[in-house]
Amino acid sequence: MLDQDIKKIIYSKEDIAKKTAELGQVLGEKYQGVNPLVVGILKGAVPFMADIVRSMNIPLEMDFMDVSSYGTGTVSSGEVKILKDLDTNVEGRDILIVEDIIDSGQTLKYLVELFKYRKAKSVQIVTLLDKVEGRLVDIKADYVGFNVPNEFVVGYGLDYAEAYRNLPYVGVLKPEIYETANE
Ligand SMILES: O=P(O)(O)OC[C@H]1O[C@H](OP(=O)(O)OP(=O)(O)O)[C@H](O)[C@@H]1O
Ligand code: HPA
Ligand SMILES: [Mg+2]
Repeated sequence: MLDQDIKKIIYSKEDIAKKTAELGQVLGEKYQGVNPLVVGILKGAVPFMADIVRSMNIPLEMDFMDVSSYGTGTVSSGEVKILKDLDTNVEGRDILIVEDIIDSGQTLKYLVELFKYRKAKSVQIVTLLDKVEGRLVDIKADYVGFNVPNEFVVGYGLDYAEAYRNLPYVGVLKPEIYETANE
C-alpha cells in the first residue's frame, strides 16, 4: 500500500482540514466584495485549492496555471516552465495564488512577477506549507498553513516523481525510496 513508503506523518488529515477551514475563513473576509481570481498552481495545489475555496464563502473565480521546475527529482532545476497558461486576463484583478508549498521560492517569484507585469491590481499568496530553509530567492507568502521542516515531503497534492499526491496527509518519504531511484 502507498502508506508503506512513508517514514512519518507530519500533518494529518485532521490537521489539514482544521487549517484549511481557518485560512478559508480569513481569506473569505479579506476578499469580500472584490470577486478575486483564485489561481491554483497545477498539479500540487489541487487538493488544497479544492478545500480552501469551499471554505471561502464569497463570490470568486477560479483559474489554473501549470508550471513545473522539479521534473521527476527532489531538487528544483531553477528553470520555471509554463505548461498551461491562465484562461483569464489578470489586468485589474485581485489575484490570490494558491500553492501547496514554497521551497526554493523560484516558482512563486516567477509567477508574482508575471502577474504584476500583466497588470494585476494585487497579488497575494496562500500556501499550505512554507519550507523557509529551502529558500534561494526572496519571496514571502501572505498566508501560510504550516512551516514545514527542511525535508522532502509528499501527500495532499505533493508528489515524488508524480506519485503520492493522493495521500490525504503530508508525510516524509522513506529515504530508500528516492535513494534506490537514484542508483
Ligand atoms: O519553491 P519551489 O522550489 O519553486 O517549489 C515549489 C513548487 O514546486 C512544486 O511544483 P512542481 O514544479 O514539482 O510541479 P507539480 O505541482 O506538478 O508537482 C510545488 O507544487 C510548487 O509549485
Ligand atoms: O518537499 C517537497 N515535496 C514535493 N514537492 C516539492 N516541491 C518543492 N518542494 C517539495
Ligand atoms: Mg512536483
